[in-house]
Amino acid sequence: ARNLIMEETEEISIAEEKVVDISLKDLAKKLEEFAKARDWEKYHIPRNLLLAMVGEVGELSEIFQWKGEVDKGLPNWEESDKEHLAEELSDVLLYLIRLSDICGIDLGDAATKKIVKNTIKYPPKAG
Ligand SMILES: Nc1ccn([C@H]2C[C@H](O)[C@@H](COP(=O)(O)OP(=O)(O)OP(=O)(O)O)O2)c(=O)n1
Repeated sequence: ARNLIMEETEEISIAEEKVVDISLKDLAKKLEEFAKARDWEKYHIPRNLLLAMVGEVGELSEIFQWKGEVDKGLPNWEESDKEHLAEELSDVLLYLIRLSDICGIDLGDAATKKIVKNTIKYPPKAG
């Protein structure tokens, strides 16, 4: 447990710097370690993770609720509102990655294949 706490403390200081190009697999591994360190693996079952993710989609929606149309890049938003948005987007992503991992789906691979499938279904504009 001591080692895990030390590793997490290290992670907290790393998170203060910008993390570049982390892979979905790396994030899945971090989430697995996070659950293990808290003995939360028993709660991370597909249904719970799906409901948690949908809950976070709700929190994400609340940010945009009643705002009317929002310009690309959110030029008129406070920095704190952008930070809040980044957090809710991350919560959705993290639960999606964890759900995929628990279901034995390689999300990076599946999403890449889906893009190829989409390209065939919707060919690019000619000329
Ligand atoms: N059983 C849990 C609980 C939380 N988390 C992680 C995944 C999410 O990234 C984040 C969600 O934490 P909260 O449930 O505290 O939700 P919020 O961060 O949105 O807080 P709040 O609902 O107070 O805004 O923590 C997790 O992996 N497993």
